Amino acid sequence: MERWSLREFEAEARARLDPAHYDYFAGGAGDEVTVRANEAAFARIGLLPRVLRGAAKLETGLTLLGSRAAMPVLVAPTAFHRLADPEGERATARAAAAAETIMIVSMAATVAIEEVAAAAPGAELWFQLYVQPDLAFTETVVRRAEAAGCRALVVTVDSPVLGRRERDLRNGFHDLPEGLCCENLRDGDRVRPILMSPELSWEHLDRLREMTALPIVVKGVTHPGDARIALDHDVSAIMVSNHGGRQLDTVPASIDLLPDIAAAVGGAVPVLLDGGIRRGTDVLKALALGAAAVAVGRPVIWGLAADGERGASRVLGRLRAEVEHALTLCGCASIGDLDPGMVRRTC
Ligand SMILES: Cc1cc2nc3c(=O)[nH]c(=O)nc-3n(C[C@H](O)[C@H](O)[C@H](O)COP(=O)(O)O)c2cc1C
Ligand SMILES: CCCCC(=O)C(=O)O
Repeated sequence: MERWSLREFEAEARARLDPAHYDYFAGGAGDEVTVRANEAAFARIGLLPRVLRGAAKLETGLTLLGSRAAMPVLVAPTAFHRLADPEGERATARAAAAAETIMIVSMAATVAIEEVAAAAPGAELWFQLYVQPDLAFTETVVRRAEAAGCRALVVTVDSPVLGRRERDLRNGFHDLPEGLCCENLRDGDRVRPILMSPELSWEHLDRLREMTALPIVVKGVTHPGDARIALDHDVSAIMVSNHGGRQLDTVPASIDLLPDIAAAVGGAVPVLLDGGIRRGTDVLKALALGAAAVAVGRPVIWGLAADGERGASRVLGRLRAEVEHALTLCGCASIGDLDPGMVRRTC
């Protein structure tokens, strides 16, 4: 089947997935105000192309924390890929490798990080971590990620408790089906639950900093004050994210939070963004407003559910083609040519 846009992948995924699993992937917290806002906000920002710039040779690649990506679009960490495809995160990692971009593997992956790495030898992998109150166990997970070759830790800080997702409550979706589990949480002959803890503080980040030499990215920053504090804790990048609207509902769209955070960070470290990216033009808007790169969550899952590794590859390939096309139409030879003067709020 021909698919022209990311939205068509979602329609196909929806038709294929168990409805409760579709709802888990698509849904968010509360009234899903933030889920909708993330996408809608991009439509309210216009792009102002520059003309006659002689930008014939296009460069979309970049290096982030020592990892090379051929495009400024990363794979955001999302849980439970084996609900979408039997190969799960192995397939996603191969798709990311084919797209020459970075995959942030979720701590809640249904394939162990070692197996993900082995399945996609060329992939640039980063590891997403929910710091567990048991720091000794956290350290064993960090060591596994390091040994598997992950090049950065992405620490999710927006989840002192899980968001209240009413679709999941309605569907009675609480646990993975028989045979699937969070493979990165294995501890001897048991699998630990992922604990979200309101006790976590910047001190835990400092402990983590002492534990590993890997660059640390804090994911889930929405307040400029927290971005400034993060800089005092030796983070290597800041990811503006409202968790795709799955944690606190009514947090503003991530693209609307970006300018203030970029200003607070002042170029000290790269600022990344996720939430609502569905088009190449969305990527350009985020980069123009100060993001070094963006990440996509649900679109990759839709590709995976629609057509496994090939579907996830096509989603990433489509985005790359859209980024290149939009850059050309904007008169840019590289992503570095984008600046805040090229976007305009339209309403
Ligand atoms: C099904 C699903 C599972 C997710 N699992 C995780 C996770 O395990 N860890 C994490 O930090 N973020 C997780 N997220 C949030 C994503 O990393 C990302 O912030 C969000 O999906 C971006 O929005 P988008 O889906 O509109 O691209 C998840 C998101 C979805 C949709
Ligand atoms: C315990 C796994 C949580 C995954 C997650 O972050 C999400 O569903 O948004």
